[in-house]
Amino acid sequence: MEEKHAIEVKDLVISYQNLKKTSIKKTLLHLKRQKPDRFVAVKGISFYVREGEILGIIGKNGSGKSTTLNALAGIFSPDSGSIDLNGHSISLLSIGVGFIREMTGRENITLSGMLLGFTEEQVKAKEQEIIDFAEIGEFIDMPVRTYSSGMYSKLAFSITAILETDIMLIDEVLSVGDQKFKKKSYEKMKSLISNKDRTVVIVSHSIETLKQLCDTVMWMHEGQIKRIGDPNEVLDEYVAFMEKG
Ligand SMILES: Nc1ncnc2c1ncn2[C@@H]1O[C@H](COP(=O)(O)OP(=O)(O)OP(=O)(O)O)[C@@H](O)[C@H]1O
Repeated sequence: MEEKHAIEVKDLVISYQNLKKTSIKKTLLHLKRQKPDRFVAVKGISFYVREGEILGIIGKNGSGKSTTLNALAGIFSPDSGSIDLNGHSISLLSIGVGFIREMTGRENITLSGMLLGFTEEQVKAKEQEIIDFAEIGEFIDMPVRTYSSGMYSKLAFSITAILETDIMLIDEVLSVGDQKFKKKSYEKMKSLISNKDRTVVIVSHSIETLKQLCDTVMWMHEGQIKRIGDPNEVLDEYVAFMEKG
């Protein structure tokens, strides 16, 4: 029987508009050609993740890890290629994209939950749990523009951690909030990961975290996949490569 894929990525290409300063002459030439300079951050990668699998992504700074994760979350749309989630719900466990600053914390919980694909009733049923986990007290009925960056991050983390989706994407979220919340969010993340049905993609620079948690590790290098496979083998090779400089 064929294994069921939770994520199937084919020939994914993602580029950014190049913000490098250019001369007026170059800019005019670009305008004429109608083709702005673009920097290709992800260069045609293909991989899949099985249901229940924990995939770790490692690679040096700027290798395209976060770009890939954001594309999986639907935050960036690819230039070309495809991402098939096979009907699974997905969320990025991270620190607050998409809050509306003038809206209260409570309103942002509803909005974010609905953007993640939950109904208003489903979000309401979990609202108190999210507020309790976030530990922001009466501020929940204040506009989020009045929050400290720590409060903002704690609320964002709590929404995605409590409204559990089939696939969870984690981008080095381990450093959210103060020391106490950091510990709590790490424990919560571990318990989310330990659910055998959940598919997880985690981006991290920590060899130990990835060795402990992952079934498979993907090493990205300059926008491409250099190796994907057994965590110990891939990570040992990565460490040796990085030590060589
Ligand atoms: N908004 C942006 N505009 C232009 N270029 C960008 C943008 N975001 C990322 N890049 C570029 O795309 C490349 C990949 O970035 P990305 O953040 O995906 O790397 P990463 O592997 O997650 O790095 P790190 O380990 O430092 O978090 C980098 O060269 C980066 O400079």
